[in-house]
Amino acid sequence: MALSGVGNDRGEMRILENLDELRTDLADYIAELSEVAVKERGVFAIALSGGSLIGLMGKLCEAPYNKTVDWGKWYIFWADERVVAKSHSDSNYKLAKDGFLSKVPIVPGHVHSINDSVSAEEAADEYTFVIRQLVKTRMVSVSDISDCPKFDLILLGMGPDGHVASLFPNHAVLDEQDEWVTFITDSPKPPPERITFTLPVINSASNVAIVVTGESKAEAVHLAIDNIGPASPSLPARSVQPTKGKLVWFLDKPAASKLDGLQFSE
Ligand SMILES: O=C1O[C@H](COP(=O)(O)O)[C@@H](O)[C@H](O)[C@H]1O
Repeated sequence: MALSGVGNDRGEMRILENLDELRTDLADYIAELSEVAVKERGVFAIALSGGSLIGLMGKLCEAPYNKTVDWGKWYIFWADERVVAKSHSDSNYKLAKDGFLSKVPIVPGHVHSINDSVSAEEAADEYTFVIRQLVKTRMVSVSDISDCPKFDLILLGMGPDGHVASLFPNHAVLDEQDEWVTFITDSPKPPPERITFTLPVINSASNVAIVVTGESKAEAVHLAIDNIGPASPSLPARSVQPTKGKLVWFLDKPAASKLDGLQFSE
């Protein structure tokens, strides 16, 4: 059974009893947003992350979703990517391809991954260019309050240090306000070279979901969500605050175990 609530201005909290329930709730949520976007805009522009997220999206490859979702209308992007070959085990593209994209009928031409044969800086610039072209044709919507793309959904994981996408604590990349996609060459978590959506792009999305499981992330969840007074401004997950969009947290009970009391409704 799920517990859900809106405890403060940190978005909607969905705390699931176990991983199976989390997988089902996440699949329902993504399928519903896809249906709404396809009805309203004719397409669904979704940005994935790497890590544990892809496994948690697994139910989308099963019935009923594999038949009911309008996969032909999906446009796929990555909120962050490691700058390694697409065949490398560290590649977020490979993870998604093996665990998700190869199992559903997504149009190959709608999958927009980075160029893996150039430097991190060039890969970020080229990825920005790709997104710009798709904003021009409105495959990706545009924010009415910034010049940023407005993705229908950005899916994020979170590390035990509170990082989201490849936005790490105390890193200058958190201050980037001008670029849509930027790069780092000193990631504290290997591999060091990565590209990442910036906070302005993440916070311009129509919907952002942060999916977190496991006790090792409970402290970061607490710091990212609870009203803890002068919170560390450098906890990246806390800076995810969609300006006009909706933020939803998907948590299992161990990840939620250090949250201050919320007003839950069942
Ligand atoms: O390095 C990364 O880590 C985060 C979190 O991964 P997780 O396995 O702890 O869920 C992930 O969201 C990001 O895309 C990835 O590049």
